[in-house]
Amino acid sequence: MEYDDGEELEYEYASTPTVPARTAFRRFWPLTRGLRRWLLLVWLCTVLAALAETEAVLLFGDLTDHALQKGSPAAFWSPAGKWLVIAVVGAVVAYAGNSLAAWVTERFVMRLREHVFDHVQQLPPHFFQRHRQGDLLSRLTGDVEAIETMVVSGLVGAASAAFSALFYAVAAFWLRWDLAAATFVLAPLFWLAARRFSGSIKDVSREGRVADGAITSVVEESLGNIVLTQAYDRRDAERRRLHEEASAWFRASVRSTRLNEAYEQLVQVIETVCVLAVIGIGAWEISTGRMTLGQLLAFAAFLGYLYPPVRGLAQLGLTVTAATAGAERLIEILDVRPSVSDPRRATEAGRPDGTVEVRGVTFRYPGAEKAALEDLSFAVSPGELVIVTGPSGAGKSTVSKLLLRFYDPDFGDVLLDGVPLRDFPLARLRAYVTLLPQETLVLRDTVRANIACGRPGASGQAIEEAARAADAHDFIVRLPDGYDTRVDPNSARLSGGQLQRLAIARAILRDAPVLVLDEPTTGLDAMAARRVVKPLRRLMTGRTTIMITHDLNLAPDADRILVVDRGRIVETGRHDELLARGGAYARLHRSQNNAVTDTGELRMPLWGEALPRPAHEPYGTVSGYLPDGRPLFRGEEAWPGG
Ligand SMILES: Nc1ncnc2c1ncn2[C@@H]1O[C@H](COP(=O)(O)OP(=O)(O)OP(=O)(O)O)[C@@H](O)[C@H]1O
Repeated sequence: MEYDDGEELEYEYASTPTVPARTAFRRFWPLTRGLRRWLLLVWLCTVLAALAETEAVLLFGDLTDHALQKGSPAAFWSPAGKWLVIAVVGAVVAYAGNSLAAWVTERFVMRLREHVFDHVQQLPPHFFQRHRQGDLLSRLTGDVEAIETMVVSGLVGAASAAFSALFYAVAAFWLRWDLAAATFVLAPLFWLAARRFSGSIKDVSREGRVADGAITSVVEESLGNIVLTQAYDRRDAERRRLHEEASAWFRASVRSTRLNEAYEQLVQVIETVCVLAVIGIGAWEISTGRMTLGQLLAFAAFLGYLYPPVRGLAQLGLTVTAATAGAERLIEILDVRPSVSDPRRATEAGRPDGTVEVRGVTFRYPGAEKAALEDLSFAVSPGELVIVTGPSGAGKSTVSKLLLRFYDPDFGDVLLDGVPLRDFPLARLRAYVTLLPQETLVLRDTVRANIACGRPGASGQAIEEAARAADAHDFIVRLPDGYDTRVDPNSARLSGGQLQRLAIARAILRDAPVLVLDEPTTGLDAMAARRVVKPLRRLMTGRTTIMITHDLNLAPDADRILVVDRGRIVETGRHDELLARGGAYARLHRSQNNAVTDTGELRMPLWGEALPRPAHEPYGTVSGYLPDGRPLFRGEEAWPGG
């Protein structure tokens, strides 16, 4: 089952599609390319080790009959010497085989993990909004390893076990066909036992894998929210959440162990029945003189070698079935397709001047009911600054996602220098359009590396120049190790404003013709916001800039302002024109100024006595609320045109 665009993916995983082991195996087998000859070598080592063991068993029978039973020390040396040589050769071969098996296995795991990781990195933003990070982590770790059991160890194990079983079976028949026949009559019991347990083991493994993902998610979310947890004393609630998921995991683990143990013990009983049958028949044969004790002991020893591979084959079926639960979870992720891909025939156009045109764009998020943008059109020329503003949920950030081609529009086009974005190779497009996102993204690395990621390979001088232009150089050199100071996303070392200036330095170094700024001053206090204005201006100079913002302090500088509401442009013009028009923009501007200057608003009841507004009251019946439910300030009307 393939997902077109993740529409059917839900937050919970109860719906993970079931996949037969064979399909799962076929799906991941191509990843063993280049490793297969090594797999063959591993298998050969196992075969050689089995041959060595067989020879050792035969020598043991020889020793019993000639050296032990006849009490002849002279008959000891020759078989003992051979046995020792065979033991040493067998040990060397087994060591080489097992080491090689580990190498092949780990290479496969590494390759698979990189493959899934690479795929996940191309998935669209809504995928990450809808999936719990912890669960993704668990899929990339535990589930990846589970598949190794299925594809590599499973395959080599099955091939080796099948060979050993066949080999020892032939040897047993050759030694004593009647005893061997008696044993093999009972062999299907192993298979029946495995069949009986396989379904339950797959179910319980699936429950275990899901619970594992849920636990990682709870821990990850809880640690990410530690301030909320501590400030609101939510420890008990968080503990309960963890307890719930951990209980599911606990139940699955205990059930899994019980099932495996029950299977093991059943197999032991079957084995005992087989051994007793052999001893019974053997005793009778020895009494009639048709068999020596040495032969019987050698035969019993063969059984000791024969059972593990037979049992292993059955057990392997169970292991592979359990691993399929992990495979299903990876296949589910691998089937989600990226929302955009490289064009078949890329445009030959070189570095663009930066003319951006959004032409009649309509876009709906996969799975969403309403369009986030409807018939949106605007154009920005090189060197121009266009501000996109509007109320929360209007579609502003969606504009930025389309400009960077995280998504393609459903209708209409976004063009760069007249070429549709979908005709640019993604890597080139992202080099031409730089995003300065709302949350400042920091790599766990040095300050230098954090700036250099704007242009990998940039010289130290270029990095420093970018930092100076971003007004970041001064605070960087004051850090304990200057440019070599290590920072990380949770680092308390840098303030919000400093992080933002670091991001500006990165964007300056990237030197793209088009710049998309998503709320560049949101989250900064007035002082910090003022400090980033100058570096921002330097960054914007000579580039096409589209700034998405609620903060209208920069609006007087803009060449054009687009006021967006419910996915449509409702007003457009320069700051003064729009203010003079007294429409949506003027109201937004006024409400912002009301909000930032202390009018005593915070200390006043919001709306006479009528607080709070009942949640079910539809918008429109009380004129004092915005469409998103926020109360209006005194004397303000709902906007736009409200
Ligand atoms: N991943 C998503 N799936 C479905 N709908 C989405 C998704 N992301 C956003 N939306 C919806 O699309 C609309 C526009 O969202 P967008 O984030 O562009 O608004 P915005 O103007 O940037 O809001 P804000 O100022 O609060 O950031 C909203 O109605 C929102 O609920």
